[in-house]
Amino acid sequence: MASLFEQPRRKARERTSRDGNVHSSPLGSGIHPSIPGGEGGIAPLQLYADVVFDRPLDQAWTYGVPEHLVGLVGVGKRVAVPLGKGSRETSGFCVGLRETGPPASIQVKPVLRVLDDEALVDEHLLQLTRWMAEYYLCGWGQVLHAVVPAGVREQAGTREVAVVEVPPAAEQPEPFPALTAQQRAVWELVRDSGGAMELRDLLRQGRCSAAVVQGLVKKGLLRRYRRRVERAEVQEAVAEAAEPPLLGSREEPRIVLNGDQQRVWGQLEAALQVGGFQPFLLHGVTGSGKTEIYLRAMEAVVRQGRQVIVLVPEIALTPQTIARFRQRGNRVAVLHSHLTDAERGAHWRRIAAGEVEVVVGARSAIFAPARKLGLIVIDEEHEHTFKQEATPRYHARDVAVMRARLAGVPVVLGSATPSLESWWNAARGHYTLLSLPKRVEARPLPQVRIIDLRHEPNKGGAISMTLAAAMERALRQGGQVLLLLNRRGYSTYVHCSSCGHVAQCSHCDIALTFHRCRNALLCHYCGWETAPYQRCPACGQASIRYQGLGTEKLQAEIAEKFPGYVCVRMDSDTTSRRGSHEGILEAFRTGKIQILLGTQMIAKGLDFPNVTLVGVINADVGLHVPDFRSAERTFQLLAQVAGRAGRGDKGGVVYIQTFTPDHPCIALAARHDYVTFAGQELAQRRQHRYPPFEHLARLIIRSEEEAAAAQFAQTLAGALQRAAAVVDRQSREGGTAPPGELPGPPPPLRILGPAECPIYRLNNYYRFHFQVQSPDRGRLQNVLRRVLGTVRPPAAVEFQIDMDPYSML
Ligand SMILES: Nc1ncnc2c1ncn2[C@@H]1O[C@H](COP(=O)(O)OP(=O)(O)OP(=O)(O)O)[C@@H](O)[C@H]1O
Ligand SMILES: [Zn+2]
Repeated sequence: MASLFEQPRRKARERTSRDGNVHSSPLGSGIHPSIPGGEGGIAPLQLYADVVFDRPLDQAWTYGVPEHLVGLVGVGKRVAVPLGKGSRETSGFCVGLRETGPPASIQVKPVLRVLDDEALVDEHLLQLTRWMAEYYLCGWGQVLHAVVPAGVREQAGTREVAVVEVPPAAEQPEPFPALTAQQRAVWELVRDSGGAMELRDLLRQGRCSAAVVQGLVKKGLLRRYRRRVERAEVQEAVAEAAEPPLLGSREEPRIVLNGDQQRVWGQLEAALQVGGFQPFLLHGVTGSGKTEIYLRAMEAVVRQGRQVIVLVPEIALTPQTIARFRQRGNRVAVLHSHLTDAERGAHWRRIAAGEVEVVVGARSAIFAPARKLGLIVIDEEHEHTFKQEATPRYHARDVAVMRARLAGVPVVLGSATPSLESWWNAARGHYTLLSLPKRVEARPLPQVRIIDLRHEPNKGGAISMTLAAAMERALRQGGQVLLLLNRRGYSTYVHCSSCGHVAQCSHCDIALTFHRCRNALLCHYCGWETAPYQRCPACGQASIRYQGLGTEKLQAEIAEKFPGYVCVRMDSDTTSRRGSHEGILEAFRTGKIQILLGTQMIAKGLDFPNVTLVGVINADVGLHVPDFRSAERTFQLLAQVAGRAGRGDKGGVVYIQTFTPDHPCIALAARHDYVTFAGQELAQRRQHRYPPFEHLARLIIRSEEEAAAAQFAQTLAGALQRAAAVVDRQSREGGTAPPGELPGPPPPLRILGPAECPIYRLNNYYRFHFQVQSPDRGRLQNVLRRVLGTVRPPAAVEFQIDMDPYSML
């Protein structure tokens, strides 16, 4: 990001966006040799505004503030300004105000209008979003645009009303003017209301016409202006949403912390009392009572009159946790994905006004405008849903740690299976490790048995005889069963037994999944859908076979094998409606469902004491995807789902079916041994130079024209090499090395690629990627910044940078 408090000094040239768009030069925008519609400009200027736009521009443009806008413009508000050669009116965020402008030879375009009455973002959020733009290599304006909800920008849920009030005595006319009886009555009505009164109400209550009020305004006895107010129905909806949900609404008895919890709480409490930035990693095995620690911390911060932000992987999947927050928090705002723009806007305003003490939400809640922030909590910090897969491609956990640092408050990352990044940060002392090594009330972790599918008779179904017998037993004893299969649909691929043809998406290099409920073949990546084939499209034979196991087929098998029990499937096909997750989980909690099967969504954070058996149908799904995190993800999923068993007095067991029982991530998950797994996996990562030991960026090039994508990938390869050489030279010569770079010879930058992405064609785009790695993040970013400044993809090609990528497909 160019310095904000400087003019963009670059020469006019076209700049390349991260999204493949071309933007006009600095000289074509804020600073302009001639002022539209005016001679000699708007001088003398005394105030200048720095403005950023929702574009991948790495700098702010300077505009002059005309006199009539001086009192209205403000940092954190949006302004409308002329941008580009055509001076097209464009809105942007004002990120700085200053009194010195550019040299007199350069004339400056004026701010046209100020769009907001109040700042949409405060100083903290400005700093945070600026950091994000630099870290994730995108435009500051893009980040601001993404983090301020549309409902806030558009002031959804509010309306502008006319209000009147009595001016202060000193400003009232002397002597008091003569009034008609009606005028006097109306005036007294306003005076006695003790403040501003909505004009509409005044007309009704005073039974008068607007002319009467206008007369009073003219005489200087009333002041009339416009003000924004919340629409009543939105207020009601937001207040209603604050009611505790049905699930878990029973009052909880006050819990007495056990020894481990007391030790952990003691450390945290001290940090909260002292205040200041302090990051904690709370590693507690499943069912160790981490949530209770969050609740104590939350209560302590609220008592200090400060606000808490709690991030959860997904609201719909954590109804129990949320219910517990609501029971203990006085004023809790839950930001879920089904809010309307107006509701989201209303929450934002309530949070900013300090009317909310606890904000709970998924990743975007990290931008909640809590001005009195006292603590950030991230539950299940290892979850991949915290990473946003569109610009700005941020990771909410990392943003949270930075926000806590900027705000000078503690941050708690909690998980039974921490990400290796966080674990490593704790190991090297960047985070303080807090451990809860045992389950509450001395409950044992469930025993895990591995079923080796290579040798296990299964009579043709997905459920082995061993697992079937265990389910039978558990159900007979009145327990409930949870079954994990991380693949939705009925058959996961469809092929021709004559010629071997596999049904593929027309738009992606992806095998289609057969969904029996919809009687359709579906692409899980782009959503393309087609009718099931009667004959092979390649050879014409009627020899279509449906193969591979999905949750739908598993459900059919269970219905057949366990006819007396209610079995419900929970995956994204059955939970698309608002409230459907909660409905299923509530039915399971109350025992109306005996067998719950589903994808990874059943593995998350659920606390059902009557689950005595957890079965993993195929632990190997996801283990062989080309991604350096596949072992970590598999371990996390298995350990988490295993942790759903035996949380009550009845105890519990776990059965894991696998073809690779000796794989460390499966064997160690079966032993609940996170620490050994993390140690071994970190050693692997170090050896292969993967995160967290090196910083990684993924560059993705995509185009519907295969040759264009391939060609630009080659161009980029050259540009990367050249940029790396320049940055090397600069850091050798010293002086120009940006802060954060170490003295001495620069560490090697590793550039892998270009290569075809594992899913080469996706949504009609042909895709290539690079992996660029360095132990020095500053250097990596400098090289990429330089590349962005020098190469421009042709019109048909898009180019994206993903810092700290989580998807490698
Ligand atoms: N000290 C305690 N004594 C008794 N019960 C407790 C105590 N602390 C917490 N609990 C209860 O234990 C259960 C599990 O706790 P909690 O859900 O916080 O576990 P967790 O560590 O978050 O687990 P997971 O990582 O599996 O989600 C809850 O029902 C909670 O009320
Ligand atoms: Zn597709």
